[in-house]
Amino acid sequence: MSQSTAHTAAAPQTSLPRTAIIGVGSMGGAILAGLRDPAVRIERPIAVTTHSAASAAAFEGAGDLVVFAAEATADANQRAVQGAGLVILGVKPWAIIDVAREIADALEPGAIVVSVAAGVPTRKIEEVLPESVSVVRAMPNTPSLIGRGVTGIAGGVSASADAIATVRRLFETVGSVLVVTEEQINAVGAVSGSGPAYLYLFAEEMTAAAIRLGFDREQASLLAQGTIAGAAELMARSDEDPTQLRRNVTSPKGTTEQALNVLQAAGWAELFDRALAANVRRSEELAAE
Ligand SMILES: NC(=O)C1=CN([C@@H]2O[C@H](COP(=O)(O)OP(=O)(O)OC[C@H]3O[C@@H](n4cnc5c(N)ncnc54)[C@H](OP(=O)(O)O)[C@@H]3O)[C@@H](O)[C@H]2O)C=CC1
Ligand SMILES: O=C(O)[C@@H]1CCC=N1
Repeated sequence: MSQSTAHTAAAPQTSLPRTAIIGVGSMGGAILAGLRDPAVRIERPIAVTTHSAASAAAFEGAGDLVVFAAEATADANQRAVQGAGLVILGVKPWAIIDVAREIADALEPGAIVVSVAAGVPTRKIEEVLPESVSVVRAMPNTPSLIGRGVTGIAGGVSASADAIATVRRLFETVGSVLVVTEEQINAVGAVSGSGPAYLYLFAEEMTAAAIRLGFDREQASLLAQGTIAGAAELMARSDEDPTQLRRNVTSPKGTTEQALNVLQAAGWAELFDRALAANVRRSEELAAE
């Protein structure tokens, strides 16, 4: 993923503490890219770890980072969390508990540990960490990369109000934040965590349909993807809601109306209900694994 950092979120007033990110793939990397924006007030360097030396090499020469690869440095994750007030766990859900166990003794007393893993409850993470540590679950999304993320956060029983406020500030540096209960966080994942993928699927299908109408790939990409990006930006900037914005395009007895009739006949409400329910179900399975 590109490390572009076109940052649009408001910078927080208070500096964020020394931060470590364990796992900087798609999601951890997107948070990192947002945090690296020079406008973000955070204690630097940020410590990051990867599994492979090859992934770590992508950050070679970055003066604002300290980078360790777990396959090259056995205590990479322990070293990264030393001195960190904030630790973000960005590994896959099935690796979270092992990684939490691995860093437990190296964490600073009172550190805040944020898991972005789908499904895994705070209770399971708290069980393997020292009592002084606050555990917070976050469900961000990849537009954090450009400061346009949407993140839901929920504190575990260990999390103080101050810890939740700090995590809120962390994610506000890369977009918008909604504080929810932990019961709601799987639903946040189903809507906004996975949401970018739904839109990209829409873009893929619309591009493919444009090609089938006779445009070449370049022309189809311009027409379909340019339209989606423009329409999304218009929605972000407009005072009108999506229903009104749709009406603005749909002339009575016009062409859009015909296409929308076909799309609506496919039963989008039921389709979205089923898709989001399947998403939540998978989070529940991950919690039980
Ligand atoms: N992708 C998304 O849009 C979202 C993902 N999430 C959550 O984020 C988490 C990560 O997902 P995603 O970013 O997609 O996954 P990726 O596979 O892209 O990233 C995982 C990262 O973890 C690193 N890693 C693996 N094992 C270790 C280890 N033992 N020590 C240190 N680093 C390690 C990997 O290194 P290497 O590259 O060397 O393998 C990689 O940098 C998941 O729990 C997911 O549920 C949440 C919201 C949205
Ligand atoms: O697909 C996943 O499991 C992760 C969680 C939300 C987005 N990606």
